Amino acid sequence: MKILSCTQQKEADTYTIAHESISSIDLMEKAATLITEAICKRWDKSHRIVVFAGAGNNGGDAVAVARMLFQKNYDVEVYLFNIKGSLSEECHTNVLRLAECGFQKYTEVSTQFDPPKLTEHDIVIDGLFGSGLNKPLSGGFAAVVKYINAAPSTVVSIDIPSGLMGEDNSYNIRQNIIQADLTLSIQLPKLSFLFAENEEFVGEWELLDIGISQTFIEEAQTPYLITEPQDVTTLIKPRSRFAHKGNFGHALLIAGSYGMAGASILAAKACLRSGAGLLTVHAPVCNHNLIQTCVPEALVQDDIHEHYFAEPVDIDSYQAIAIGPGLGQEEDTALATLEQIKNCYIPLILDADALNIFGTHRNHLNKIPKRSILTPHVKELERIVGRCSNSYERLSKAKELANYLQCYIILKGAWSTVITPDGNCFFNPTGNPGMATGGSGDVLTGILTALLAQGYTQEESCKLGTYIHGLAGDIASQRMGEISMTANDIIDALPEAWKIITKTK
Ligand SMILES: NC(=O)C1=CN([C@@H]2O[C@H](COP(=O)(O)OP(=O)(O)OC[C@H]3O[C@@H](n4cnc5c(N)ncnc54)[C@H](OP(=O)(O)O)[C@@H]3O)[C@@H](O)[C@H]2O)[C@@H](O)CC1
Ligand SMILES: Nc1ncnc2c1ncn2[C@@H]1O[C@H](COP(=O)(O)OP(=O)(O)O)[C@@H](O)[C@H]1O
Ligand SMILES: [K+]
Repeated sequence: MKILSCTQQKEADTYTIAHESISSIDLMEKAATLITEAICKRWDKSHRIVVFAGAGNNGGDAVAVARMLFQKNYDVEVYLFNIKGSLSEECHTNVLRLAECGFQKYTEVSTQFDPPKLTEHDIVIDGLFGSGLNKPLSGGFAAVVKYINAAPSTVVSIDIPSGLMGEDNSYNIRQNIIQADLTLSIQLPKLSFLFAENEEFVGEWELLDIGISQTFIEEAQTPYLITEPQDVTTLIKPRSRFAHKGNFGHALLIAGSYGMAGASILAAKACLRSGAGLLTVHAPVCNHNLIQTCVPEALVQDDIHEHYFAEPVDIDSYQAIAIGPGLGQEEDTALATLEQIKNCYIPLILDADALNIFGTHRNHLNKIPKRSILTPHVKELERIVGRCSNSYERLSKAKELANYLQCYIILKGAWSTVITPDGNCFFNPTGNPGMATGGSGDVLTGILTALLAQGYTQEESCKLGTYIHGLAGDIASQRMGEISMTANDIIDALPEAWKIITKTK
């Protein structure tokens, strides 16, 4: 699913009106009908509905919703802020339509706003500003936002919380943005919905399909997409009846150190549960018996060092390599890792400590082979690119890094983002907060290694790997609950996740 900018969303409205034989006012009527349905589904007539509308088309939506709820016998009040003394054409038409149906509780605010007392039981509809917002809210509008945010009512925003920008909020004023409980977004999500720091504004969000032109959406250029099930199910390679383990690649995992054998074991198990033909784990001597016992299917190759990775290994026999989980931060390990990746001609994944190295050895970044996959969480990324003050800036810096290195970056978190060297960003929809537990990332590394070893391309591995990882996480959370689930539970759910994804192909 594409994510379009607010400018593109407005172009999409215009295109739809021009090409799909629907007028602007009827498109608004469609939007208002769906918004009204979504509200009625959640709240009955015992709730007073207090509508705050702006002078643009977001306000037009809100006034139309007020009419529809009034006609369904809801107790509705409308405050329309018409500071400049001019309304958009569609907003004006809806104000007339509201009056025509005998609606009385309508206040048009031009200068002085006498705010109603809002209670816990009230539902506030925020239709002040939508995709037409062009600067942070200030003055009287900021005061209205603060008053709504301070009220105990439930807030429903139309299209986007008023005051929030669709993409970059770096220069926004956070106190002047509506904190919605529910955002009913028209047609497509906004990029800013996927950023952690905006959760307090967006709340829960739902998309309403108002029939925006599919031709426009298909042709629109955007670097931002949300991965959908069919994007990954179509990638699955069938297994020949005559397949043998040589067809599915030999993966090499360089992982673990004294006290962190678990990371290598989790990654190894996930790798084997994701279809690799063979797996060798290269680990310090102290972890040998543990890995052999916990993952009997894996071959174990000892490092020269008792406690950590210290000497690069020959890679001729492998189809994919992952380095990093639980590697530790010994200087010898850093040097061995840099040596290992230099001239590595096999698909490579760098995770965890193999990424942390570049925080302190920044001048070695250019040793990372092109097309490698880097899987940093937020902190690991910031150790390389520097501190970022918000998610948009972080995403931009990750895009720059992917481009500079010509690598794939999976920026992990909720909505993990696969960033390609040419700047496309695929947001992964699966997963849940139960995965915020030590070792979850090691599981992802194992899955990705298996996919590369089986011959999936880097982009395919990243998209499929993050999706299946999150899906397994979702199954684990159903089985164990978000609080109790552990990384091992994600591995235990992998067979079910793979079955689901191969069945729906
Ligand atoms: N048929 C359609 O088109 C459909 C449209 N739809 C709906 O329309 C919404 C977009 O409507 P919109 O384009 O009219 O913009 P909207 O957000 O209402 O406000 C624009 C006004 O705000 C003003 N303004 C901006 N920033 C400001 C600030 N900081 N402080 C103060 N003022 C500020 C700006 O003034 P200006 O700066 O241009 O003078 C302008 O007057 C969209 O989100 C969706 O809900 C759906 O119903 C589907 C069908
Ligand atoms: N709230 C969340 N929603 C979805 N996925 C999450 C969430 N929190 C964590 N995850 C996933 O769990 C994994 C955590 O990885 P990481 O932070 O590297 O953990 P570790 O280093 O302990 O293995 C990532 O793949 C991340 O996307
Ligand atoms: K709004």
